[in-house]
Amino acid sequence: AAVFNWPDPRLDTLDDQLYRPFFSAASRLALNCTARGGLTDTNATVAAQWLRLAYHDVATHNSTTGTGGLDASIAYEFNHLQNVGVGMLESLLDFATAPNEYVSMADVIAQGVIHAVIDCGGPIIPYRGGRVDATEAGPETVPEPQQDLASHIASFQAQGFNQTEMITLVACGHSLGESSGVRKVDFPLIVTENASTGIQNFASTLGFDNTVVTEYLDSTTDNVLVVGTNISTRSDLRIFSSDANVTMQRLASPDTFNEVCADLIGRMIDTVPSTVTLTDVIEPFDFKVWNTMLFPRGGSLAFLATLRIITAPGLSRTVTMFWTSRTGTFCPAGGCSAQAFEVTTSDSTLLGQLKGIPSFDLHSFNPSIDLATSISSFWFEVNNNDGSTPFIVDNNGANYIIEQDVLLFDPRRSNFSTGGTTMVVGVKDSSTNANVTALSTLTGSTTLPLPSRDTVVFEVDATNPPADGYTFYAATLSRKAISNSIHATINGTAYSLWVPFTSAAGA
Ligand code: HEM
Repeated sequence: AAVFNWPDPRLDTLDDQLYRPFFSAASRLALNCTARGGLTDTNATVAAQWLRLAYHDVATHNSTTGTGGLDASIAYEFNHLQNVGVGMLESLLDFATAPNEYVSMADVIAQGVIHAVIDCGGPIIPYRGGRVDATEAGPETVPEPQQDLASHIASFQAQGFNQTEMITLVACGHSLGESSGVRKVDFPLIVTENASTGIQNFASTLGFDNTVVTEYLDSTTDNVLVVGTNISTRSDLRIFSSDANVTMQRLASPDTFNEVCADLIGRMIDTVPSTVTLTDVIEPFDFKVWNTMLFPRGGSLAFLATLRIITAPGLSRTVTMFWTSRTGTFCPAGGCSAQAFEVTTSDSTLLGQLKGIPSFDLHSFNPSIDLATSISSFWFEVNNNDGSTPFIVDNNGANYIIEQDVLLFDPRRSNFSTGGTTMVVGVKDSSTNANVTALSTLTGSTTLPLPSRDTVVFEVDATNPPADGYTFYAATLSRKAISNSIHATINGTAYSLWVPFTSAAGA
């Protein structure tokens, strides 16, 4: 498993989104290769829409100039004729609440692709994060069915794929078979016959497999981009046959097909502007500290933290948290300690399950910490209760460091009850003058579903008088934010605090 050095907001979020269904619509909405439903698009699958969205976003890449790629520029390109169809906007709306300050919409589109493929029975594609969203449309470089072979070869070359890779990528893209295809409403010049479902499927089987290849090779295909009556739009035929079927014959082996599709679709979603550096592949973390909160609570500091451990069937672990004080020697040499007040089990996504993770155990803590001596770092001891020696989980030897207790988010004084909106922070030392702001990431609109940012200024909170050595500042957000980071200058020193969640177990 991958190593997680806490804190790391980007990896923290990406891991939640990849492996815990609660945090990601992309991991849930296409499960079982489900159909979109609705009036206009009865037979189409969510997975197919997500895969097409991603390719059309990537197709703006120019490998010579290093511009474009998977950068969510598609959100500004709905008016390009190449992007006809409701599936584009529907897909981005699926993802609208997922991006935050550290995770881009482009990263979420890439997640959609890897989930779409496994949700329809296809191979696992490695996932990296770190994409950056564009702020404007890219060029109109998505290949179109009526273009000739030379244009297609040139387009894919510009996107970073040679001719063999073009054949393969198109076959992989059009492999969702009966779960995908060409819509009469959007392409009346291609789908000229009556299509009872409104869509002419690429192949006869539901799900991600190589039937699109085998039906092409044995001439039983109904793929309208191969056998459609409109000869000029038989782009799949021109592409598939462009090397005398050598590549298609190779793809007739299901294992080869899965292997090369995983590789090429992986390369497709990792096609990014040359200024972007992607993370390593993100595998599920063995141990993850999650959703920590420190705030004044009735004469002490409450410290909330959860240690997430991959469930091991048959093991019933006990976990102890230890911490050291920030000042003084309040804690014994071995550290202060607390037992988990609650252990819950949380689902793993299909991706996690395919990687052998049945679920996650969440060991949650909420000790009261002495106000005067506070807390500077913490770690855990895990006892498997199976006769083996208990072991330490300490952020790979570095301990989990709490950098400061001067600027704290207060989940109890904040009020998010009505989907809203009052955020309260505590600032230590009442004699200070503090400038406190929050940078909020807000969900985009129903026509441009890219996240937007808003800065709000905090004022001294009249409804929460100073307590426990903290002065409280409040701000009202215009609407519920996806996540906030709070920034403050207190007596000339800058502090920052990332607040991914507005509450935690044990608050
Ligand atoms: C020369 C290149 C390509 C051409 C001309 C082309 C053309 C088309 C057309 C006309 C449709 C019908 C869209 C609709 O009716 O909604 C379609 C669907 C689709 N394409 Fe392509 N395509 C190409 C390459 C690719 C690639 C490289 C991928 C992904 C790797 C891809 C993935 C898809 C998917 C998943 C659908 C089904 C969408 C759905 O059913 O909602 N295509 N393609």
